[in-house]
Amino acid sequence: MYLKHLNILNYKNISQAELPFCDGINCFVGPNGAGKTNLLDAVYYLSFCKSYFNSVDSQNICHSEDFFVIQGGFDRSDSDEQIYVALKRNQKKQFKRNKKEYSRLSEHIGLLPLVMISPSDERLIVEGSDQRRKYIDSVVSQYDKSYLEKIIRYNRALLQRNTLLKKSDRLNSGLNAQLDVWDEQMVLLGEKIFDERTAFIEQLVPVFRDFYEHICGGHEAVDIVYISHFQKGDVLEMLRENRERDVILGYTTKGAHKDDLQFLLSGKAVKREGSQGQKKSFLIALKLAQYEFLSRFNGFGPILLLDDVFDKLDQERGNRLIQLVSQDRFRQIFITDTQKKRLGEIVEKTGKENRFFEVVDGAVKIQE
Ligand SMILES: Nc1ncnc2c1ncn2[C@@H]1O[C@H](COP(=O)(O)OP(=O)(O)OP(=O)(O)O)[C@@H](O)[C@H]1O
Repeated sequence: MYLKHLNILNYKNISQAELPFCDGINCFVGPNGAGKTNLLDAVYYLSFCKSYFNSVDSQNICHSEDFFVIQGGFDRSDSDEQIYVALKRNQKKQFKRNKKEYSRLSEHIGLLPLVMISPSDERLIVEGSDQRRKYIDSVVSQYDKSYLEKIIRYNRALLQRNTLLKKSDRLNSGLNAQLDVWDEQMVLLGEKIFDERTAFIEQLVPVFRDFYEHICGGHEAVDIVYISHFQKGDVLEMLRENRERDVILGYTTKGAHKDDLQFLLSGKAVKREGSQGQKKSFLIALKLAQYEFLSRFNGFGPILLLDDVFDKLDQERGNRLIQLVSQDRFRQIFITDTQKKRLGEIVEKTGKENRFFEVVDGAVKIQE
């Protein structure tokens, strides 16, 4: 699959752009703050119906304007897909596939698989477990629509349980009876979520290790370990045993909403022990494994967006990364960089079709 052209009006600092892309490596080069990442984000928007960086939709409209429009023409398994999104201030966003508006945006998720690698992914390492759960959930729901439904239902049950806990000052038989209902719901759905997360991580980790080894040159042992209360025994029992404590705290301390991933480098937490370059390599390997996973599932390669990937990687790692993504299993790639010369030399080595776009103050010019 590949994006043939992209038209933008008023998306962040890009006031107007009409960009024809090649079915190879497309490069956005220019100084800091020029709008290179915003261009990647516009591509991301067409796949996920939202920005990768800013979940407040209205903040993605160019400050001086009242609306934005992004349009993209894709070649997907040899059929044409025209995707259109428009947002006016204080109005509902319009999202259309081949001129037909979606009734639910979730119907679109997964149609145009895409993987973004960005410096902001560091939050997966440094921030709380909710970031890592969100990450798993966003990947799994791209290939399994029923998974998203289970997450929504689980979160609803959790919210009801927490509301009960907050309202109550002590455990009594009335409260116990009400909690029974939500505990059962949470365990029923939580077990299914746990099984799907386990299956996903089991398939992802060996591919992730291979990619990391390739990027780092083979000397560092990395691992990703899935941690869940469901591995530690009967969660229904745990929920019951912890009710007194949950009432005091006002929230639910056991269940799938506490799942986490441990990121390890030579058996130690990457967050504490990893250098900046090692953290970056770790995240790149993770995202490439995700790419491979989605690629196997769909039978074609997703679009790959590489934002500022060469920053903080030594030259060796940068070269090995580009060698990797120039293999045939990767198809269309978008790369941003501040250094046109550096990127030119790197891309040249791949022997792949490429196109350069110069970005200055939100204006984009194709390089002949
Ligand atoms: N809604 C908006 N309206 C106008 N400008 C915006 C809006 N949102 C963000 N910007 C501007 O977009 C610019 C950032 O663009 P972007 O992140 O794409 O830069 P970049 O070229 O990737 O820079 P770097 O090389 O530093 O990563 C900032 O100057 C920011 O002020």
